[in-house]
Amino acid sequence: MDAELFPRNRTEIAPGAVHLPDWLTPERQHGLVEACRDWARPPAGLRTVRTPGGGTMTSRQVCLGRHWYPYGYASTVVDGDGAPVKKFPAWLGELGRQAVRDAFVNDAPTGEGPAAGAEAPPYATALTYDIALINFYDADARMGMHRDSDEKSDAPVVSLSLGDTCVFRFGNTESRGRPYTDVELRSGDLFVFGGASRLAHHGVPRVHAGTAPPDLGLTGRLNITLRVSGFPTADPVTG
Ligand SMILES: O=C(O)CCC(=O)C(=O)O
Ligand SMILES: [Fe+2]
Repeated sequence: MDAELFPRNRTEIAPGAVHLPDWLTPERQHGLVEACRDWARPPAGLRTVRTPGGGTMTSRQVCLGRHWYPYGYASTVVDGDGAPVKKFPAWLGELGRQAVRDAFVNDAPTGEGPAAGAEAPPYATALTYDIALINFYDADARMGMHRDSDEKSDAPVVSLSLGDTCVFRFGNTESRGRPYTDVELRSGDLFVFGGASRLAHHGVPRVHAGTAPPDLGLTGRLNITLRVSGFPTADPVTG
C-alpha cells in the first residue's frame, strides 16, 4: 500500500454512510474490471443515457438484473437497443452482502479484501441484491447530485470503485446543496449508504484522470452500485 501521511481509515461520513478504503484486493479489482468489460458488450451493453430534458449523462452505463432509465426500471433496454437486460450474477449479490457486513462492523480491516467471519448485522444475510448499475467515467465525465430513489427497498446501496480516483460528494436528504462532504474514492474503495442516509443526495463532481493503478489495465473510472429492487416480480438471479 502507498505510504500515506494520513492513513485512510473506515469513516462514517453520515449516519448509515460508511467509506471503507481499499476493500477490494487488486486481484478482485482486476476480476471486476474484466467482468465489466464483458457486461459492456452489446446487446444491452454500455450506453449513453438520455435525460427527459434532452440532455445526456456524461458517464456511460450498463445495468444488470434490471435496466435503469430516467426514472424507473425495466426488464429490457427500453431507451436503447431493446434487448433483455443482462442477468445479475449470484456472486455479485454475495459480494454486496459481504460489503454490508463489513461496512457496519466497526473494526473491519481494510487493505485485505472482505473480512472473513465478521459478525453480520442481523439483516445483512437476508439482503437480496438484484440490480447493478455500472457507470464508466472518462476524464471529463461527472455525475450531478441526485438520490437513488427508484428502488422499492430501503436496503443499503453498495458502491464499488475501480480505476481513476474521483471526488464523491455525499450530501443530505433535503436538497442537492450543502451540507455535503467530499470523499476521495480510489480504486478498490467501498462506500455503503443505508439507514438515515439511504436517500441522501450524492454525485461525482470530478474524476482525476490518470490515477488508476497502473496494473489494473483501465483508463478511466468504473463504479458499480448494487441495489435491492424490492420489486415483487424480480427475476431470480443466476450463478
Ligand atoms: O460513480 C459513483 O461513485 C456514483 C454512482 C451513482 O451515484 C449512481 O450510479 O447512482
Ligand atoms: Fe446514485
